[in-house]
Amino acid sequence: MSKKGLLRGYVLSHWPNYLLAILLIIASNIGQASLPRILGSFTDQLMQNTLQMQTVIRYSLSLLAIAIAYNLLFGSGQFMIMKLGRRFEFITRERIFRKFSELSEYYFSKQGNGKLLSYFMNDVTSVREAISNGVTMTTNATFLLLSCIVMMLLSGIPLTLILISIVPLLAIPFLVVFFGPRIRKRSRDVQEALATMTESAEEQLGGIRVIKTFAIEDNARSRFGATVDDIKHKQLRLVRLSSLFQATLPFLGALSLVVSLLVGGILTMQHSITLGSFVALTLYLRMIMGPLQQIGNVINTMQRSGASLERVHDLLSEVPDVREISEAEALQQVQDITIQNLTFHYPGSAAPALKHIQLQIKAGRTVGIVGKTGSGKSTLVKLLLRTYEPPQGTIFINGTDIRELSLDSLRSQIAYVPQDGFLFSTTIRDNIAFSNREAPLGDVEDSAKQAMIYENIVRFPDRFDTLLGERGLTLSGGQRQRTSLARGLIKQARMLILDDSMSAVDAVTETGILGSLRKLGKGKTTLIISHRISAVRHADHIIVLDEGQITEQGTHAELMAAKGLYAATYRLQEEGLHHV
Ligand SMILES: Nc1ncnc2c1ncn2[C@@H]1O[C@H](COP(=O)(O)OP(=O)(O)OP(=O)(O)O)[C@@H](O)[C@H]1O
Repeated sequence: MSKKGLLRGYVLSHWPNYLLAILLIIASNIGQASLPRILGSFTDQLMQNTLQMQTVIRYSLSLLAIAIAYNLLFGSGQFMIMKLGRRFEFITRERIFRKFSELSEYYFSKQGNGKLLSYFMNDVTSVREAISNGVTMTTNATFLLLSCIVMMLLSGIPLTLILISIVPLLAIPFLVVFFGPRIRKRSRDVQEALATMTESAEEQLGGIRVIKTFAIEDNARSRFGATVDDIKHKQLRLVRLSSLFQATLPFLGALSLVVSLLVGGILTMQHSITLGSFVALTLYLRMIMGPLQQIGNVINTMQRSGASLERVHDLLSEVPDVREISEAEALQQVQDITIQNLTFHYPGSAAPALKHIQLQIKAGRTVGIVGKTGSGKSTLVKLLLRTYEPPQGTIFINGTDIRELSLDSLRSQIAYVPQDGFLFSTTIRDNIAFSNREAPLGDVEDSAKQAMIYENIVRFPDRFDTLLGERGLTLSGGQRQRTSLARGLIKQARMLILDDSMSAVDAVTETGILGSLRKLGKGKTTLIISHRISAVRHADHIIVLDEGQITEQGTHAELMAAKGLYAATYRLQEEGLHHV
């Protein structure tokens, strides 16, 4: 789909409504354009002293009828077009959100939140304005101009006089060609600077606690100030150019009035045209100035929205880097997992995050993964969940390459509990029953008990209905982790992955949770990633990762006997515990 196709597709699918709206506006313009003609003929009758009370009333009523008709017709046409514009905005926002949900983590890691939000806020609005104002103003301007010219001819104004008066207006297309691309470039600069500012504001607000504890408010202010300054500078550059452009248009209109006064005045004095025709001509030229300014505005709006349309189009055409093959298989149940010679580089990264990983995870077994920070533990899980696409022929579930599985079936079979499980600003119950909003309270309570957060929750004022986040309660790090763990457990998936999900929980609680998981999780395949050996020591199999490679593996006893990194880390951590 081309950039313009996004708009064209929408307009074409609503063409009857657009057509009706355009016809209403055209009809209103024809009525409007007859006003100067009526006033011209009124002037002529006035000059000939043929006016009677009845005629004056008739003229007044005609003007009133035209005004009312204009109001109704133009108002309805504009309303229809504005409504269609709002619908476009609504549909496009939905499409953008759907696209966001299809895109992979890699896409989001490259884009700041501010930039992503500006698609919803600035870009969609700017395109909507362009189609709403664009259609209304273009129709209005074009047909008012045409109607005025036809009416001028019908009013007995000679064609040469009309053409001479209009000559100054012929410069407009040249001005448009000159100013158009320049305004567009400056407008794009402003959009980008705005996105950077939103991003910076969001980051500073998100990190406000860190900023305060490090007492670097001045630093933060000056960094934010620089982005605001940049916007001001770029906006002024844009405003300078677009003001010059917009001011030139009325100037040309005024010039055409000067010509008409000069030539039309002489022709009136020579009685070549009537005074009424001369009055009508000046009124028409004044009337034409409005549409001319509108043309300028339309062009400016179009220029402004061009960049936005391009951005929205580029986003909607973005191909997700993790996608299903056309005949993806649905995974029925996670059983044996085989990882075969898996080497993985993050996009754009020269060093591999994982090197030649060979691993068998038998159904129903618990596998522990330990390793220093940055050793590749989370990367392994991300590949298993296809957050990033693993190379072909490296990860198999039940003998099928996971790249041949449907994403939905793969992810719904696995309950993944990350270290920093995000909690939404809603109730604790909704946060836990995230994968199934209909889950009965009993199930929510059971999983909270398994995650050892139940006792905390029942002490909150509204128990499971307690609101979290901005409008509610703030949980401690450990409480957040256990709530997120309960969210994973309620899913009742065949496979559970705990990715350092108890790092903020004290050792005693951790032992309690692991004990209950061992009891209740019988038959479930479990992957426990941890820095703490205490979390994995009871696993059936433990692997030690170091710089993306498996350096040791076996049971706790075997690894202790091997006296390698695992045994050394264990002793260090045990010592630490004894010193607490
Ligand atoms: N999105 C990414 N893009 C590029 N490199 C990444 C990305 N995520 C992780 N890495 C790199 O891959 C390597 C492994 O990271 P990973 O997050 O898997 O380590 P980890 O063992 O889980 O660490 P931790 O215990 O601190 O969570 C690191 O060198 C990290 O810098």
